[in-house]
Amino acid sequence: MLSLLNVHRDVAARHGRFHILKGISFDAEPGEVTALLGPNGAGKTTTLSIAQGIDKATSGTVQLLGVDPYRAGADLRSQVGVMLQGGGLPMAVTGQRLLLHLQRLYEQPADVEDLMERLQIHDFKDRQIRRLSGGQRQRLGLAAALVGRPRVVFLDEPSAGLDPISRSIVFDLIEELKAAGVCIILTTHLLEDAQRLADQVVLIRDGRVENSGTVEQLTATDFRPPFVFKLSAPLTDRQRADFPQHLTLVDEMGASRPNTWRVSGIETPADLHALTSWWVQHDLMPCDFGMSGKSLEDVFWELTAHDEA
Ligand SMILES: Nc1ncnc2c1ncn2[C@@H]1O[C@H](COP(=O)(O)OP(=O)(O)OP(=O)(O)O)[C@@H](O)[C@H]1O
Repeated sequence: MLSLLNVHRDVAARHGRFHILKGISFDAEPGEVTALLGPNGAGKTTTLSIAQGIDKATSGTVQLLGVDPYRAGADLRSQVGVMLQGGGLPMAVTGQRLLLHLQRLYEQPADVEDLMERLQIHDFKDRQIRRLSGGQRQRLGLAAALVGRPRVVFLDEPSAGLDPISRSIVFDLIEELKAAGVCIILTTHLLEDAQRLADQVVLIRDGRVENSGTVEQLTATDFRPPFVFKLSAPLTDRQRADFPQHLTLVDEMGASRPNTWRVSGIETPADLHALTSWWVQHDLMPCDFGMSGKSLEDVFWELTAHDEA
């Protein structure tokens, strides 16, 4: 439904050209959520703008529903729903008026009453948009993107500023769109959201696709989950000196999680035994311990760590 191939985007800068995108390629399929994930300034919004046809690629190929979105006419637009970062909604009208107005622009629009019900817009439908909270605008923005029953939906930071209840309402609707075969492309900073919603994650860093795949693929790479334990008091120098030599104790949690330690090097039951024997030797009873799988957050931080290197 959407295909980007080797997309570059340059802009004029004080000293020559600034390369925002340096060869972005990915495909997004119907009935799937594709999440563009990456640090600030990575190029996610620019990629989304080019995919929608708001912005033009300097080089490379973009195909949206079989056509170049930058040159396409009204026929393509009516099949695409867009929710921009910050809303882009007209401030002086009420939510209901906006949705009913948009409804008239489409041949086979969605039922506005139903959309308002689903996104819990009823309570504030008669209020001017300027008076709505950030989360209410966000939900209205999503409703506006869906009035035309689009086949492809672009959502720039859809969960930004939403409280947990609104977030879950929005997520349920995204799941429903997915089940109905809609192709959804979204950007997010929230790894948790990508982990929950995305069928495909495209990790963008410095204008390039650093990695892409399903959440499972990205988090599966020969990785051993870290062993973490928490004590009720700090370790003494003596206790640290006695720590099994072939394991490594890392105080990585810092001030936010005091007395919480990560152990690397645990690969066999014997390694685990060495750790628990050290606990016994020093009469240390952890108040919490465990191993957990690699999260998308781990992948993300591995990526951004490169940036700082
Ligand atoms: N028209 C422009 N002229 C100059 N620089 C630009 C222009 N548009 C974007 N940039 C720069 O390109 C980079 C990528 O911007 P973009 O908004 O696509 O990033 P992003 O990944 O969406 O970031 P964020 O997560 O902060 O929204 C940024 O450094 C931005 O300042």
